[in-house]
Amino acid sequence: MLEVKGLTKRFGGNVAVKSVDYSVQQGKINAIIGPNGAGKSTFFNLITGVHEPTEGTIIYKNQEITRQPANVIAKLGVARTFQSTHLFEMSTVKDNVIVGHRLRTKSNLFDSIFRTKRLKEEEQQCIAKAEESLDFVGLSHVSDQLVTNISQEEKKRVAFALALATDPEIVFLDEPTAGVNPDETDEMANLIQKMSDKGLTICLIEHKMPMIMRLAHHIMVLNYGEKIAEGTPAEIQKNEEVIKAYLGGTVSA
Ligand SMILES: Nc1ncnc2c1ncn2[C@@H]1O[C@H](COP(=O)(O)OP(=O)(O)OP(=O)(O)O)[C@@H](O)[C@H]1O
Repeated sequence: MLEVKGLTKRFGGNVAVKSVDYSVQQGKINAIIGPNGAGKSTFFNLITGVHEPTEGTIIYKNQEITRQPANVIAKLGVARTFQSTHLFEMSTVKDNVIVGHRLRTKSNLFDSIFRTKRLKEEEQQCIAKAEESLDFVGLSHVSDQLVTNISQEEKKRVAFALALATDPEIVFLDEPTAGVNPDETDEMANLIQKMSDKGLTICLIEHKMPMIMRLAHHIMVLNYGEKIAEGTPAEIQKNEEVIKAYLGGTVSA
C-alpha cells in the first residue's frame, strides 16, 4: 500500500533517516519504535510531505508521492497526527474538526462570497463528517466546548477526529499517548484498535512498549536513523540488536 525505498534525510551533517526500506502493511497496525532521536518523527514527516527527502522514493498505491506537498498527500488519503496537538484552543471542538473535511470540498472564493448552493451543501457535509468523527472517538458530549477547556486526553482524541474527518485510508499517529495517564493510555489503545477494526491502516510511533506489543501486527525499529530490525512483536522482543539499542534494557517493559 505504501512503500519506501532508500529513504534518507540529512539535516546539514546529521543523517536523521538513513537509507530506510519499508512497506506499510495494509489494514494492519504498523508500529515504528526506537530510542529518542532515532529518526521516527522525521520518517513520518518525509512520508506525509512535511519534509522533502534528501534521497529515496515513496510510493503510495502505485503512485510516486516523493516530494509531493502535504496537502496533496493528505488528499490521496494519508492522514497524520502530530506529537503535540495543533488545535485552535479558542474555537470549539467541532469547529476544529470541521476543518478536516474541507480537504474534500470544492467551494472557492466565488462560492464563499455569493454563498452558493454548493457552499451550503459542502458546509453541511463538513459538519456531518465532524459529528460522525467526534462520535467515533467518543467526544460528542464536548463538541460545543472550547478546546482550551477540555482535558489533554480529549485533545488527543480531537486530533484523531480531525484526521478521521479527512476520510483517510491510512493514518500516521505520532506518539498518540504522550502525556496521558495509564488508564487513558488503555482507552487510546482501544480507540486505535477500533480504527483498525474499521478497516483503516495504522502507522504508529510510540514509546510505550506494553501498548505496542499488545496492538501492533508489525514493528520496525529505527536507531540513529537506520532500520535495525522489523518483525512481529514476539520477534522484536527477543532481537539482540533491539535490546542493545535500548541500552541493554528489556523492550517488553
Ligand atoms: N528540522 C530539523 N532540523 C535539524 N535537525 C532535525 C530536525 N528534525 C529532526 N532533526 C534531528 O534528526 C534526528 C532525528 O530526530 P527525530 O525527531 O526524527 O527523532 P525521533 O525518533 O522522533 O525522536 P523522539 O522519540 O525523541 O521524538 C535528531 O538528531 C534531531 O535532532
